[in-house]
Amino acid sequence: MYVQNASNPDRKPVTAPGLRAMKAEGRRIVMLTAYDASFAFQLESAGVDVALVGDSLGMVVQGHASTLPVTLDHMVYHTAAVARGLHSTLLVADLPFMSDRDTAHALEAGARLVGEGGAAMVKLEGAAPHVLEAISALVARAIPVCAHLGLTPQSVHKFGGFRIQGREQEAADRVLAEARAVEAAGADLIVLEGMPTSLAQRITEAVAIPTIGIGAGPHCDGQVLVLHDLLGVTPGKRPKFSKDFLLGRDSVAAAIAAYADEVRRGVFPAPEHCFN
Ligand SMILES: Nc1nc(=O)c2c([nH]1)NC[C@@H]1CN(c3ccc(C(=O)N[C@@H](CCC(=O)O)C(=O)O)cc3)CN21
Ligand SMILES: CC(C)C(=O)C(=O)O
Ligand SMILES: [Mg+2]
Repeated sequence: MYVQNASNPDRKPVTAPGLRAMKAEGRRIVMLTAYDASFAFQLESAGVDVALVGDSLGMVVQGHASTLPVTLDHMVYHTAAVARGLHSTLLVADLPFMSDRDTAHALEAGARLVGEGGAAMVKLEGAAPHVLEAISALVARAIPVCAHLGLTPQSVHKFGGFRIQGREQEAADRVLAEARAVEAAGADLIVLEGMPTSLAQRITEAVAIPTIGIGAGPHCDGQVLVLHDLLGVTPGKRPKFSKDFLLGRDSVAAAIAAYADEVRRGVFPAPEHCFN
């Protein structure tokens, strides 16, 4: 088994170009959220490839019903804390709701998340014209970008809830076109959230950049989960696509290691975590 830990500080840093190489070589990418330095250290020790400071912190850390109340100041604070727990893990931070309202704001947000927070990549939702422009502008200033398509939680009010996207043929074709558009705009990575397995597979085969799935089936180039779901500490019901990896295990470290192992072997997600 492929095991790395913090007592092995020699792991080569994970980088944006390195992720493309992993797709080309068929090595699955393990991504997981973190919101503080202690859990970041656990991710690092387990050999997780990518740590995401998600705006999901609005829900699992702050207790809100959506990600919309999260501010750029909150994101910078948590990103800087996570950065202190990491060594070779690639650090990605979400642009919070409305921080990408125009290109000037997106650049300001990217500059703070990278400059103050220590992120190596920023993530933004959707493929609207202003988002494509923001992606190009960030990439032109050497800030790698992760796109995020499908069930984009910042659109919860437009969707009428956290609803699976791309179920109809026309909607599916639209998401595929969005994936091609964010790749053309210069994105290095795409998170595919809450969509049918077949659509995520089509997208993964259509783009050269890696796709990371969450509720998008097993054919993506990698997987991401919210840490609290993986540890079974999410208040209320967790999404159907998530899995409690602490169940039957005796430590946080063992749970994260099991997740990484199941993603790399293609065991997670199983059919019960997928939408058809
Ligand atoms: N704890 C947690 N886990 C997440 O994965 C997550 C967050 N919070 N917060 C931000 C977004 C919101 N997400 C969510 C939240 C709920 C569902 C959900 O309940 N989905 C239904 C499917 C609905 C349908 O069929 O259209 C489900 O049964 O899982 C999905 C994504 C994903 N992200
Ligand atoms: C669920 C992931 C992809 C995310 O955007 C977040 O945690 O905010
Ligand atoms: Mg997010």
